[in-house]
Amino acid sequence: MPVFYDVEVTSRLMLGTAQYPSPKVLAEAFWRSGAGVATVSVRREAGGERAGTAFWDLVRDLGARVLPNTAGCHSVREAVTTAHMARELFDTPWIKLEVIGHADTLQPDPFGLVEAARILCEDGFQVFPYTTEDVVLADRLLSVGCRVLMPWGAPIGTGLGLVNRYGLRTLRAQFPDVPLVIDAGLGRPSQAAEATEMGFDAVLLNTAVAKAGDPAAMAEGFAKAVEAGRLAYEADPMEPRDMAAPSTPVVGRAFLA
Ligand SMILES: CC(=O)[C@@H](O)[C@H](O)COP(=O)(O)O
Repeated sequence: MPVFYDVEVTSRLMLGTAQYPSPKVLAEAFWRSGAGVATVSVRREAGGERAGTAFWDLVRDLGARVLPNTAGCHSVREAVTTAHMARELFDTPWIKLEVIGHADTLQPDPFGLVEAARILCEDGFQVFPYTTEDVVLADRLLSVGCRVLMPWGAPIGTGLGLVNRYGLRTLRAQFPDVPLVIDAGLGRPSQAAEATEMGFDAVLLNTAVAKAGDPAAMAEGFAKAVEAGRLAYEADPMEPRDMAAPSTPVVGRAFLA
């Protein structure tokens, strides 16, 4: 299983905790999938109606490691402040760092992301930056102290899957020893299987499970898919070829031409 900042997680599936029809359904999705990490939006939850309620206890009881995130932050200052709140609330150095730079696509702000990551790494945080597939940006994030990267599959909430396969393959090839987690934009288990089959270590998703007709079943589907993809990756898949090649032997045929 993947190791993030010296911690081995129990599953290649990481789930968000927002948008479920009820807390019960959220808990079922975790139990049924065995998701190893639960990410929680500190800013939304701490400021919203669920603040100070049983929601925090529910998250702690999911049996998954908590990865607080800075979702909804659009500036370095906001993200750094939110990370500090998260560390206090959850007593963890882990932080999923989101610094959003574009309202329509929710694309990360690459400049703000590197700056916030630098500040937080210097302050002892273990940062999981939500980034694009850009290799230069990845290099900068690693140089300021990040030891895990979370490239997007597609914009958050779209369910489009792996939009830039070339870019993601390049990122994987350039950083073979860095744990890479596809974060956001997955809509179907087949897309998650494709990600782990390409060699990505894990996937993080929320909308596709929370908004499914049966979230717990969908979560289980994703859990099975990421394992299937990983098995295929480790099994060294065949290379595709243009020309047909018979897969059944020709000796012993009933009729010979
Ligand atoms: C939960 C979380 O951290 C989101 O910001 C994340 O990126 C999930 O994206 P999807 O909802 O597209 O799966």
